[in-house]
Amino acid sequence: MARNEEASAAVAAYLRQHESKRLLRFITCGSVDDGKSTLIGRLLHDSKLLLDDQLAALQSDSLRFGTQNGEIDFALLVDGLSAEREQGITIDVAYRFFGTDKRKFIVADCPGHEQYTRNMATGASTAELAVVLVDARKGLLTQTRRHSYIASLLGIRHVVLAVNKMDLVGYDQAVFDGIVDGYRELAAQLGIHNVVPIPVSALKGDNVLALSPAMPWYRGPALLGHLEEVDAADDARDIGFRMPVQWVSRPDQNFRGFAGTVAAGEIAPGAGVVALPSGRRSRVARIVTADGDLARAGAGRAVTLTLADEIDISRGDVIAAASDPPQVADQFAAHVLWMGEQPLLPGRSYWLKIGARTVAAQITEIKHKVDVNTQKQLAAKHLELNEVGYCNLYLDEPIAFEAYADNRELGGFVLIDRQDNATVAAGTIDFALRRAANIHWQHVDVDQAARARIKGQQARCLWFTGLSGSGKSTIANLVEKRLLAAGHHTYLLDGDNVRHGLNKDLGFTDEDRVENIRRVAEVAKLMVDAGLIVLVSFISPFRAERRMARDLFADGEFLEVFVDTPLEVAEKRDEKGLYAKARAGLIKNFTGIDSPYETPEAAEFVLDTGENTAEALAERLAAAVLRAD
Ligand SMILES: Nc1ncnc2c1ncn2[C@@H]1O[C@H](COP(=O)(O)OS(=O)(=O)O)[C@@H](OP(=O)(O)O)[C@H]1O
Ligand SMILES: Nc1ncnc2c1ncn2[C@@H]1O[C@H](COP(=O)(O)OP(=O)(O)O)[C@@H](O)[C@H]1O
Repeated sequence: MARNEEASAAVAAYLRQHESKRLLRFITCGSVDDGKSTLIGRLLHDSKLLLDDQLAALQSDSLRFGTQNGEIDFALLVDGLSAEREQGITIDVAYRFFGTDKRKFIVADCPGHEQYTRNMATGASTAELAVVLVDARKGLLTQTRRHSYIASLLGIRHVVLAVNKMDLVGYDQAVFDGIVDGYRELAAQLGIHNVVPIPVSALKGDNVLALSPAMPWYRGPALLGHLEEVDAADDARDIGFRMPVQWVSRPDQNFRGFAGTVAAGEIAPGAGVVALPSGRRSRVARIVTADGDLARAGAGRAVTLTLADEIDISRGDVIAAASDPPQVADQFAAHVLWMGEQPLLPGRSYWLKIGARTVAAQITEIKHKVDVNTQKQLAAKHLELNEVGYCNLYLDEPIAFEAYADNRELGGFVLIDRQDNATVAAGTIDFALRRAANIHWQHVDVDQAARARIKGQQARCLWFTGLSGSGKSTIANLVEKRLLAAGHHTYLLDGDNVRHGLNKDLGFTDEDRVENIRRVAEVAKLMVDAGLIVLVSFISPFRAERRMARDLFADGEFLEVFVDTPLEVAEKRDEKGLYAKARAGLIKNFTGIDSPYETPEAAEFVLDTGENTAEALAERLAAAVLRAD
């Protein structure tokens, strides 16, 4: 068994042994130079709960890599990977487990550098307390601000300000007091109300495990004592019972249970509950667990509920106290921390996962971004990796939620890229935007089928995509003529033309192209609803937006036509002289030159313009559309 697996098996056994003790999850923030790794190493070592094999490995590693002349180098305990050791920086979140007679701990050691903001956010999202390390010689730094801001953004309400390296400032109380005053001001701005400052020397062990005689002026607790005693239980607003449904358990005809982990409040058989977003009500019949039925269950407990009535509940719904249910909405103001390598583009569709629910979502507007170092608000059109934005979010379906400040499970979400399923953001809901509540879909009696029938056709969207000069307009124009000649009602939406009117405010940045395609897709949808055969001819270079357009239509209604012309050929044609200008640097963000074109992977039609004339291709396409009627 690899060393890591052995260690995690031992940790699991250890945690089981200490099951009855209260758990504190905390993070440490600060940089390697602040002595962060040394501090955690000392906590782990001095509390004598370091696993033996880890200690043996540590001694041999200290001789090889250590920076402490062969003494045990505690920093090596937490810097897990050899690549990190060679770089001398911690690059990932390392979780450590340790315990004392009074309490057990999980500590996430988060990297300090700005490019690791996303890693820190990952660690912070489950922690109740942050130990913020400050070097007594350097005082508060930009990174202290950044770490404290991210900690507060992710709902950490308790901070230990560990002023380290007190030995190097002669254990001077004035230095400590100065740093504490500065930090209290920062904490107040960030809304962190529980700050406990402790002067320490991680290297010497002063005030880490026991109070040090070197600082008789300090009257507070030692670090470990404080961590053992602090009551960091979520002191958020008390809310009623909530449980996101992870799955519906249906082993046979007679049993139907809803399994999940209680996110807030308490539940008992007989209690009135409501399923959201549907709003159906019932009562809890049983609380089933592997160890038998329970008389009540509270937050953190995994259970299966059975209800008195047969109501329709699916995975992702929330079962909540009927007397105090959460709100349901589809638009929010939220903070978003971007973790994707590609920037966040407003208007692009992502998956949003919250509780057990996954829905399609778009950021409709970035109100501002927040400089993580200064908390200044800056204007932004997109968000880059590790940036935080305050955004409006729109979901395709309503969800039950809580403000993140009230409940992390039902107020925290991640955004997932729809192409490659990578997690690209972590977010926290602030509040619901209520605009949607007053706008209802208006029912009309004449529908698309009726409108199309009277025209003797099936309404459709033919979506042409390809490079500039690939032949989209030429072929779409010929297809429209053929369809018209066959008595069909059509409309051609061409990028060049729409950009003169509806979209004249948009240029060619990635975010403007996303918005360009969003608008034209919505227009095409209305026209298809009007019963027309709509031809759309836009470069539409991104897969995500073509996918978004496709998703607006019913099955079979959207036909993607890839006008497949290699860049060299389109560039040689250069009817409008744009490629020459782009090559000369006179036009920026030109598709194929310095802006990407993502080739379709599953277009219904691929037109090879090298092998065929425009007429032949148009003829074939029109025939295929007419045949399908
Ligand atoms: N930077 C840059 N990149 C690409 N194209 C440019 C650019 N600047 C101007 N043009 C002209 O605009 C037409 C493309 O507009 P679209 O609306 O189809 O573009 S997009 O779908 O938003 O990518 C495109 O028309 P077509 O040649 O018909 O494709 C160009 O004539
Ligand atoms: N097989 C072909 N299919 C389409 N266009 C072709 C073909 N061969 C040459 N062309 C020429 O290429 C140019 C394509 O321009 P256009 O239709 O405006 O492209 P886009 O709308 O994609 O920018 C036209 O001048 C057209 O005559």
